[in-house]
Amino acid sequence: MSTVNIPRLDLNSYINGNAADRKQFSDDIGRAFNQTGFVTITNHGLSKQLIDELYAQVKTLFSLPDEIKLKYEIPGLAGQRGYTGKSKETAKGFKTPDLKEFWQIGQTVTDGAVIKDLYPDNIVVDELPSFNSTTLDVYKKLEGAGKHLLQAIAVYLNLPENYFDDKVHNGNSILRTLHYFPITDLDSVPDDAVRAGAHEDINLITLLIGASADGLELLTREGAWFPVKAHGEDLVVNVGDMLQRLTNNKLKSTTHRVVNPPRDQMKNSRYSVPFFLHPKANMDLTSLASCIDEEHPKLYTDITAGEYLDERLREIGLKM
Ligand SMILES: O=C(O)CCC(=O)C(=O)O
Ligand SMILES: [Fe+2]
Repeated sequence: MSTVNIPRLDLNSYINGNAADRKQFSDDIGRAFNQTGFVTITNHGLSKQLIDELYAQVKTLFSLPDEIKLKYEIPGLAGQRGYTGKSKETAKGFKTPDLKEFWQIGQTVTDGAVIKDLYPDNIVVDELPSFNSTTLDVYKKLEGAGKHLLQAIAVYLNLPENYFDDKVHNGNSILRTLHYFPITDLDSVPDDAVRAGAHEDINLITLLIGASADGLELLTREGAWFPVKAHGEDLVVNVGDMLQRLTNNKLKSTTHRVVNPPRDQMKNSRYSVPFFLHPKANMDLTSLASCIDEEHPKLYTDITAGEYLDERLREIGLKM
């Protein structure tokens, strides 16, 4: 198995460090995003207590009866808010849907900005009031951590440090709480069904809580699958297609998947919580001129984040 460098970086050294610490962090995250597209992050601002509380809520939510969960599957929202039932999402290029159900929470605009009217309201779980407040807290903290990570990435790209700030402020980010449900009758699912088929994330960057459970793997440049493991409460952070597009592939949106456990463990649930950091829909994803030269010709057509998201949601079967 080839070795893959997934550095463990301390976000506090960027936020509160001296100039040398900050430069080091920015170089490290940039290099890793250029090479493997993945890092793990410590001191990200979410306490162990908050993460434990989140997982307790997520487990309770998914243990509600299907009839109750299905009440929160709202047609017309492309799964972007509330519940998406078992086997609804299919990775691009696959025919068999993933073995998962999920619940998505979107932006809560609190500063009175008019963009509030463009976002559907979040769906409130009546049966589980603390789910709503805990996920809002987690959403805002991950949004904050993501903003700092993008500042470090902007510096690596020789952009002004605050390049992404206004683009992600009140952005269309999604917190996805995921349940890879237990399967007791293995004959009841197609042979080629997996927890999450190989895919790339759509957004700018993804911050994932809970990759401490086995299953997540990334595809190396050499074409081998490599397991991604986080220490304790660390976040796994990876590049999505929007950042890859903006940087004309300088930063790599690495293919990843969640494999099934051995057959005798398919009866056990797996939970995870990715935060897909999106900009506002009007962000221009035209590749940066500084990332285009003779050796790196322009690879992508010009598109906005909103247009690109719609195209991708249709490809994965969430939008008609
Ligand atoms: O569950 C995981 O560990 C990863 C999930 C994932 O890659 C996704 O939902 O995009
Ligand atoms: Fe993903």
